[in-house]
Amino acid sequence: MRTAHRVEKVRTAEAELMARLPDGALMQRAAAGLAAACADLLPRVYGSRVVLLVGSGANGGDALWAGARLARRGAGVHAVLLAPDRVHTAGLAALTGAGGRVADDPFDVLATADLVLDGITGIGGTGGLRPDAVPVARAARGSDAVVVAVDLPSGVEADSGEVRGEALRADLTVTFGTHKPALLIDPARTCAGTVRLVDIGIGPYLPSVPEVEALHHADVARLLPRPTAGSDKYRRGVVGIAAGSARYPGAAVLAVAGALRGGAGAVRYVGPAADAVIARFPETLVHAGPPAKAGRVQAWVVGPGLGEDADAVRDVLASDVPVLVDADGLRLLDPDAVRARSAPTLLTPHAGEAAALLGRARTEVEAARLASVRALADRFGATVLLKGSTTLVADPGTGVPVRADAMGTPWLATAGSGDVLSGLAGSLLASGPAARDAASAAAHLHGLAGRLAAARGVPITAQEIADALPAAWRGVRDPG
Ligand SMILES: NC(=O)C1=CN([C@@H]2O[C@H](COP(=O)(O)OP(=O)(O)OC[C@H]3O[C@@H](n4cnc5c(N)ncnc54)[C@H](O)[C@@H]3O)[C@@H](O)[C@H]2O)[C@@H](O)CC1
Ligand SMILES: [K+]
Repeated sequence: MRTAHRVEKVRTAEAELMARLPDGALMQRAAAGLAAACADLLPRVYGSRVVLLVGSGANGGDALWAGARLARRGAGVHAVLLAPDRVHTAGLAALTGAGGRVADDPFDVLATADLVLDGITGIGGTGGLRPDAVPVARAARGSDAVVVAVDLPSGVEADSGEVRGEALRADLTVTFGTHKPALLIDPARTCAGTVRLVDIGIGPYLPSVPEVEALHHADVARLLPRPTAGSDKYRRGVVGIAAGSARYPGAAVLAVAGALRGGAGAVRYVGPAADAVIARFPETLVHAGPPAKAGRVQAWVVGPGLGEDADAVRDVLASDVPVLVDADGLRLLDPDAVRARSAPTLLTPHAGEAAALLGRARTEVEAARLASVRALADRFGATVLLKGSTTLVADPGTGVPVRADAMGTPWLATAGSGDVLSGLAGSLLASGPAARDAASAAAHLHGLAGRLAAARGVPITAQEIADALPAAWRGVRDPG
């Protein structure tokens, strides 16, 4: 699992460790890891042209010290000083001592660079790139050089993943000690490129509960149900799907398609699309409704393609089993009914639905995804899965890390994809895990299924995502 900590926690941990080490030792560890990562990217260090973008803080210091290491190995290193009067003096002395130079014209050296090190700002940066840094960052991106961000791509907000203004776009980010939330959450994440973590020894001083975590295949595999010899279909869990309408029967079929590949022992469909569901999936148990009379279920999914059936939403929310609310269900739900529930509730909005639930603009939600998912979870007292290029899953309150999942692919943005996800997540929910675990496992499997279905870059349908779910289960359980 990758874990990310807030700046305040990183600074506290660094201070505790620094108090036990000689002056500057931590920066040397960072610079050594950074220089090694740069050397890995260059065909050869000797003779390569390296440009350092150097801001006013220790982030610039890291870049200068790493530049000095590369210069000692024969690289031609130029430093672009964005705040010459506040430069890290020891770092600059090390660079010039190793043969590096201060650039006269940033654009000249950037035009011929092989590698650019972005040390403008790290965890101390806020408010996006300053106006004088914008053309330099653009020239770096527009050059043929590989761009390596030091700790964070400059211009992102470390704690929230927001980008207030413009940020540098890196190919690789070398981060120190722990990930920062911005490296796991969009829009900042997309500026970071590949992320490499360098251990500088602060791990033991960081809190055990991170701010954000991202599950690997093995973490997800541990969350997936596995039937035992004593299992029957009821013990494995029955998931009820209240979805579809005369106008949108396909949503019911796709939610059932996801649910059938989610590990529940049986799928019970309730609603007006029973004929379409049975025609496609004869193994489904069907019922015309209402949900309360449908028979035993261990979790409900309500909402995909539901149209205006507010009664179904009310009925399902009144049950005492875990409930997932999606799509039309999110529009029709009574917030008080959600808050009053004693069994777990999982809401699965995309940014537009989240915006409507919060009474904000969609662009605000997209710009501040971490804050939005937390606000929704708190407002509804429910687990919330916020869809997007990275999926976020939050529980209400503080003290529980938000889960971020970037397994998906833009090809997943296709009609019906969300219906498959809600069926899948509901099916997992019926087998007993916490809503947060069911949601994050579902997001990961759904993302991987999308990747597998879209392999070699072909457009995919929602049905193909569902069809790829068994391969995604295998991929997660046996990645080799
Ligand atoms: N504390 C430590 O011991 C270590 C720190 N390390 C490095 O130090 C960094 C943090 O250093 P600092 O706290 O000095 O902070 P930064 O170097 O990230 O930036 C802070 C400076 O940038 C200015 N600034 C803020 N926003 C800006 C913006 N948008 N554009 C331009 N300038 C802006 C501030 O006025 C401040 O002077 C980490 O990200 C990491 O790279 C590493 O060397 C590891 C050890
Ligand atoms: K940086």
